Amino acid sequence: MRSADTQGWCTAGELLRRETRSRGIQMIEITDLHKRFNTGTPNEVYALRGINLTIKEGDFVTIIGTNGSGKSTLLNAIAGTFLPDTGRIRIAGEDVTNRTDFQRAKHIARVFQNPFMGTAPGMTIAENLHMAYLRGRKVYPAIRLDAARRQEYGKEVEQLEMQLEDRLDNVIGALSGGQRQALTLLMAVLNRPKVLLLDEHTAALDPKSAAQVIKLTRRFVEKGNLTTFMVTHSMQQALDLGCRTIMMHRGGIIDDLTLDEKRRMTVNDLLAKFAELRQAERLTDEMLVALRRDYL
Ligand SMILES: Nc1ncnc2c1ncn2[C@@H]1O[C@H](COP(=O)(O)OP(=O)(O)OP(=O)(O)O)[C@@H](O)[C@H]1O
Repeated sequence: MRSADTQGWCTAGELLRRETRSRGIQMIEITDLHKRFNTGTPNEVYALRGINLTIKEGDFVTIIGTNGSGKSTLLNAIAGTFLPDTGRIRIAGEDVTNRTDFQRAKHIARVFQNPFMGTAPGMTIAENLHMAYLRGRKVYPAIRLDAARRQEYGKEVEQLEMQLEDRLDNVIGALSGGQRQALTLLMAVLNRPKVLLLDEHTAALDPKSAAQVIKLTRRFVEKGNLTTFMVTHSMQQALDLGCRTIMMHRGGIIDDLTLDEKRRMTVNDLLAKFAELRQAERLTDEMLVALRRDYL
């Protein structure tokens, strides 16, 4: 059995807190969610086919699946990028099904695969962090980016372990992809969102940067007790991170692994599950390419 202290973010203390927390609130409740694109045309795609999912506050859920199985669409549905055809979504007990993404933004933060999304390249590190800090705050007169706030941001940036704390006045556009993605993650968690959505957020990074961003992800999620969904193509990442793994195929959830099941599983076991699918449905290699056995 893998050590709980070194794998994922579920340390022994965290497990204890999770048990206590399991009596806590349901953070996300998705009921019979359906979504079709290009309905009634030859290009119709049935992207989500009756998703039912309940996530408790503080749960960290990894999502894997075949290509085009609906992983990003599920995240988009939670974020409110589009409205579902039918079904309901509740966040922190509030029915948000018919709310726009803008209206849900106060609850939800998101990090995408592309490190160039989510930050303003022409603005400095301090200005980007200040923008993230002010997001969703109704304050008048506006909070200024003064020396005290800059000091706060310096401390936050220090956590990234990328020597960026002395470069608060550098424009973000001058940073590497890894540095930028680490800052995007920091900006996403700065106001402690109710829900954090990570959509293959390390897939475009070099292995060293990806490892650092994963380390930060663990740290921020644990520290903030953030309810988190992370889509990944890496089966090792899916097993190592979080307390639950959902497997998707053709718009549905085909498996939902608990922490205990994840601990007992290896990447080969997961591969075997997908190999069964391949046999049962004659999937092509292209459909399975969404799954990688490598670490990051
Ligand atoms: N806005 C859209 N318009 C039309 N079709 C869409 C749209 N968004 C997603 N789809 C389709 O819905 C299906 C699910 O897409 P989605 O991006 O959610 O899959 P995924 O599991 O994230 O895939 P991948 O692992 O390849 O990134 C795909 O067939 C995709 O082409």
